[in-house]
Amino acid sequence: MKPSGQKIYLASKSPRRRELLRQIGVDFELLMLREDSVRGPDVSEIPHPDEPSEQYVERVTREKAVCARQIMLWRRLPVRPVLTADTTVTIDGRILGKPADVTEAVSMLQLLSGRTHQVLTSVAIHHDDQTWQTTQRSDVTFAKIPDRIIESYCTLQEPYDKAGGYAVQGQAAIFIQNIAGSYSGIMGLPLFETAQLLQQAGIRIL
Ligand SMILES: Cc1cn([C@H]2C[C@H](O)[C@@H](COP(=O)(O)OP(=O)(O)OP(=O)(O)O)O2)c(=O)[nH]c1=O
Repeated sequence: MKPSGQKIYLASKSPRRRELLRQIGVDFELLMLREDSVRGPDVSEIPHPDEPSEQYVERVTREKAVCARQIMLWRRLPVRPVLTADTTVTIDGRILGKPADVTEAVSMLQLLSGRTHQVLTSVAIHHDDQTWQTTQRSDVTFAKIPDRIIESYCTLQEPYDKAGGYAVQGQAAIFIQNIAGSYSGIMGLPLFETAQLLQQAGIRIL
């Protein structure tokens, strides 16, 4: 049976996804994946060798959904549709995750400087053994950024929990010359595509 107009779980620790989902008026509750990793599976965000970026982001999103569903069952929570997402930055066939330290953040931004890269965000809704999934792609063009500015940006907190080592919604906005795609998608949850997915799953927003 398709759900309609009801509360869903957002299985994400990302504050941006929370804000974005709230923006479109979705009634949701948080379901944390990693707190339960002692009892249950965790999702390893490591690409398989030669795994294409789109396949990678879709696989991780589905794995987050499976993990969330198990947690919902273990904790005997009310059964509800679960929304998961994953964002990845890709350039020259390389997948850029979250930088582990300053050196990695600096080299990621040097790679992005003066060029166009892709940001992929996959979103899945899982309910009643069915999964609805969509992947949104944006092309983001960075101006050429002097090393001094990159180094200064990397002293901020901003780059470290973000794929590709930057935040479009933060000070990195000064690097971005052009976006073709979805601003909310780059932030972690493409709202137009998410609304369509919710509709497909029978969940009303308005
Ligand atoms: C490129 C870019 C990414 N990001 C963020 C979105 C995602 O939160 C993060 C990519 O990491 P993800 O693994 O997609 O998400 P997460 O670990 O933050 O949360 P969870 O897996 O629990 O859902 O990078 C921005 O906020 N702004 C940007 O401009």
